[in-house]
This record gives sequence, structure tokens and C-alpha cells, in this order.
Amino acid sequence: MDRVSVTLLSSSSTAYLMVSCFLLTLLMLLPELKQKVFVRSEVLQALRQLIGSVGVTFGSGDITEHELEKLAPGPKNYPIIGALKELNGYEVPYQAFSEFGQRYGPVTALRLGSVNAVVVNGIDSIKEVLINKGQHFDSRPNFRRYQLLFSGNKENSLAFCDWSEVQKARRDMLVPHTFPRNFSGRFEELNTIVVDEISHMLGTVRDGTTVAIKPLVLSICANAFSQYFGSYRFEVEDERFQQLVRNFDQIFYEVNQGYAADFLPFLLPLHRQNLRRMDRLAEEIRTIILETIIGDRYERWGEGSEPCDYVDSLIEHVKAGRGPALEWETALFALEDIVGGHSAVGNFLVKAFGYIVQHPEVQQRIQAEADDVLERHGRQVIELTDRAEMPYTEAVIMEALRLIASPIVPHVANQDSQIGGFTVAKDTLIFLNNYDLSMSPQLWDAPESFQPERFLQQGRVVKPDFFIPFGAGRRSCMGYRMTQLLSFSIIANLLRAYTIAPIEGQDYRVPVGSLAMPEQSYNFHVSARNC
Ligand code: HEM
Repeated sequence: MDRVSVTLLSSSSTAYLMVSCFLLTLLMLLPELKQKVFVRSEVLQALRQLIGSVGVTFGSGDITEHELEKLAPGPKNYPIIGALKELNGYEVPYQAFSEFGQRYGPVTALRLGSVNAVVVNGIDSIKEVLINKGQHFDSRPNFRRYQLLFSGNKENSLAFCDWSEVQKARRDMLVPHTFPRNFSGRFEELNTIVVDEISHMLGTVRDGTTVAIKPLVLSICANAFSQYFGSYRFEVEDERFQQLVRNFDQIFYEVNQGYAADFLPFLLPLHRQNLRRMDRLAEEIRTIILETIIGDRYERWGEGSEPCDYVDSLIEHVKAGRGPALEWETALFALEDIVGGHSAVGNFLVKAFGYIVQHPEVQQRIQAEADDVLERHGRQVIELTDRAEMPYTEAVIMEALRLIASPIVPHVANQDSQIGGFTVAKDTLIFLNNYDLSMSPQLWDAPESFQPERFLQQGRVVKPDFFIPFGAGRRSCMGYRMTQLLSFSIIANLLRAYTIAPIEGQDYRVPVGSLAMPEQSYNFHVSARNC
């Protein structure tokens, strides 16, 4: 791009920014200006009067007053911004959603910018959406940002696509890989891969030094995922590997951010530059994966070849022309999404270690549990099969998941339906308030404090029904078992070998409401254990 067009572009962006800021300021002042607003209850009132006077008929039948009253209550919606300003002033928007629960009950209707939404609070109503009426609510938001992040088509994405036969097939194809059964061949393979990767990385950690935890765990997770799903191990020093891990992490951070532009599309041009950057990062990931994990596997695949890993399953599906038809291009997006799942585990682990380093007594209990198992079995490393004998370590993972309280990816109604008896129109965006399920004082004692014991009863791990950090139903997380297995192995093996300690003056508070951690995160002091 020449210099003139760059100048033009930046000056038009500046003008756009100024106009948008002016517009937003004006909109925020609207209540003070006492403009007329669109409020559901007022519309209801008007309709009631209409029915009372002339007996109107809508659609296929009469709408009775009783049916109209099934519209959910909610805050005031202002022109253009809707109820967006209600989310101001909270550390996590879901805290505002919990407030709605207190004020309006389990189902709150509101407009966010141009998007009609409902917020669902409480496990009964959330299960109604995810399970009982799962097929009414299995679409995902159609944010322009998601389209741009996945090469112009969000259907390429496993997590942001709408439900379809292709999505069902993609999920079915993943199950044997992401949910390996205990003691199965894949389970054993995963165990060997993870343990080897941890040993390799721990070999680089020197006693008495300071370690940046994020690159360490991301490397372990990335190479474990690449080997397990694609039978390819990177040299950790390979520049392509470093770039792959970095790019995935930056995209993971991006998709986990909420933007006002999702609801106010006129703000999207402000993100154009960043979205272009994401597009470039995604292209680089594609190139690296084609050069390394894929190589010439697609061309070499022939009749009679037996699938050995997830890459083979995808190639086989495409080449054998199995239904529903899957283009190789689409299959590659699925592979990238799954290999990219390592960022979720890595970021989660950074936060889990953030809690552990603040609670030396928790660290000691994990170490004691690990030492005990190793002594009993006469081994040097913790295996995945040891999970059953290390309930405290499992409880630490659950407690970290609870406190982080990352959101359930929003759903969208694909047809007119009802939640908790309230009418929900097709295309309504559904927020399921997982934050409240994880943090409500009605559900947990001292919800703000880190107490792994809350998940233990008589030495066994017990998960309450209302604890659903991975969602539920037909759009539930495809990676929760991988998360549980890898987190267990990495926490147990790392703390078996080292004690981590905070560095004076550093801030170890764990940001909540999202899994993603910024690129620069915690450093720990590590000392080797004599065992
Ligand atoms: C701490 C780690 C993780 C957490 C807390 C988490 C949480 C979630 C949640 C809440 C959902 C939405 C569920 C719903 O809509 O009902 C989801 C979806 C999904 N997750 Fe995870 N996840 C994690 C790790 C992973 C990993 C490691 C992978 C890949 C191996 C993965 C793959 C997916 C996919 C593909 C979906 C979309 C499923 C669909 O829409 O059909 N996740 N996850």
C-alpha cells in the first residue's frame, strides 16, 4: 500500500473514531435527555389496549392477554445501544447478568445494540436451554467478527458454527480422539506423549531459577496435541513451533474478548486492523500445519489405509466421500480448531498455577498426594491412571475451573420457543449465566475463596449438578476430557519435581470471567524437590 493511501486510511479511521465516539457519548446521555425509549412493557401495554378495544388477530391465531404476558421482563432498552449501558462498571459482564437474575428472575429479555437477547439464570432454566430444548437453541451468534476470524465463514469454526449435519459429523468424528477411554490404546498413547513432553520441558528448568510459566505449559500442551492428533512432534527450538504456539495464543485471546462492536456493528471498522492481524496469524498457522503435520499425507492416503490419528480420520472422511460431504478445506479448519485447543488447556493451567502459588498449603497437599502414589507404585512419574488415586489434585482443578468461571459460548434460538414459560423468538441470542452457577453465595459457601475441599466427600471427588464449566448438551465442550487429563498430568508431574513460589512484588491475582491470560503472565521461583 502506498503512503498516500495509508495516510488516507488512517485519517478516515480517525474521523470514523471521532464520529463513533461522539455518537456513543450522545447515546450515553440519552436517558438524561429524556428521549422516548422502546420498552417491551410499554409495547405490551399498547397491545393490551388494542386487544381490549378491537380484538386483534396475529399470525395463525388469536394472541390472548395471557400469552402476551409471557414476554420476559428486563431492563430499559434505549435506541441504538439497547441496554448495553447496564453492563458498565462490572469486572465481568456476567456479574451484571447475575444482577438481572436478582431483579427479574431466571429469564431476562434485553436488547444489546441491534441484537435481541435473553439472559438465563439458574440451573433449571439453563438445563432447559442446553438439554431439554437443546435442539431449539443449538445455533451460535452471527457476529461479523466471527465471520471475519474464520475466513469469512463462521461455519468453518467448530465452536461458532450453527448446528448442521456437518457439525454433527465433525463432533462424532472427534469423540474417539478427544474422549479416550481409560486404559484404551489412545489413553495409553496420550499418557506416554504427555509424560515425555513434561520430562522434556522439565529438563530445561534449572533449580533455583525464575520460570515464566506460560511459555512452558503452552509448549508442553502444543506438542502433546500435535503428536496426539497429528502424529507430529516439533523441536521446541523450531521457529515454526514457536510461531504456531504464539499465533494460536493470540487468536485464543482475541476470540475470548467481548466487543461492543459485536452488538454495534458500526464500531467494527475500529477493529479492522486487529482483525486483519488475526487473519494473517491464522494464515501463518495454516501454512505451518500444512508444511509439518499434514506434509504429503493427503496425497499419500490410498484405498485400504487404516486411520491412526485424527488427521487420518479427516482425510479418510473426505477421500472416501462419506456423508455429509466435507471439503478438505473445511476439514483443515476443524484440525486447526482442535490443535488450537492446546491454548485453552495452557491458559487454564497458567491460571490454575496462579491459584496454587498463592496457597502453599494446597501445593503441599498435591505434592504429598503425588509422593504417596509414587511410593506405592514404585515409580518416578505420575501416570494418567493415577487420577483415581489423587482426588485432591482433581479437586484443585475443579476449584480453579469454578473460580475462573469462564462463560458458556452464547447460543441462539433457531426457532420460536420458550424458556421458563417466557416466549423467546427465533434468532434471539441466549446468554447462559455460568458465572452465577460458579459464584453464587446461594450455591457455594464463601464462593470467593479457593477451597478445593468443597469438591471432596469422604475422599472422593463430588461434582454438584449445577457445576457445568464445560456446558452441557449437544453443543457441550469437545475438549473437557483432554483438559482434565492434561491438566492433571502437568500439575502433578511439575509439582512432584519442583516447588513453585511467588516472586516478591509480583501480582498473582487471577483474572476471572475468561480463560485467556495475557501473553506476559506469571513468573515463579522454582526449586527442585529432593525426592
Ligand atoms: C479449561 C478448558 C476449557 C473450558 C473451560 C471449555 C469450555 C467450553 C464451553 C463452556 C463450551 C460451550 C459449551 C456449550 O455451548 O454448551 C465449549 C465448547 C467447545 N469446546 Fe471447550 N473448553 C475448554 C477446553 C477445550 C479444549 C482443550 C478443546 C479442544 C480439544 C475444546 C473444544 C471445544 C469445542 C470444539 C467446542 C464447541 C462445541 C460445539 O459448539 O459443538 N475445549 N468449551
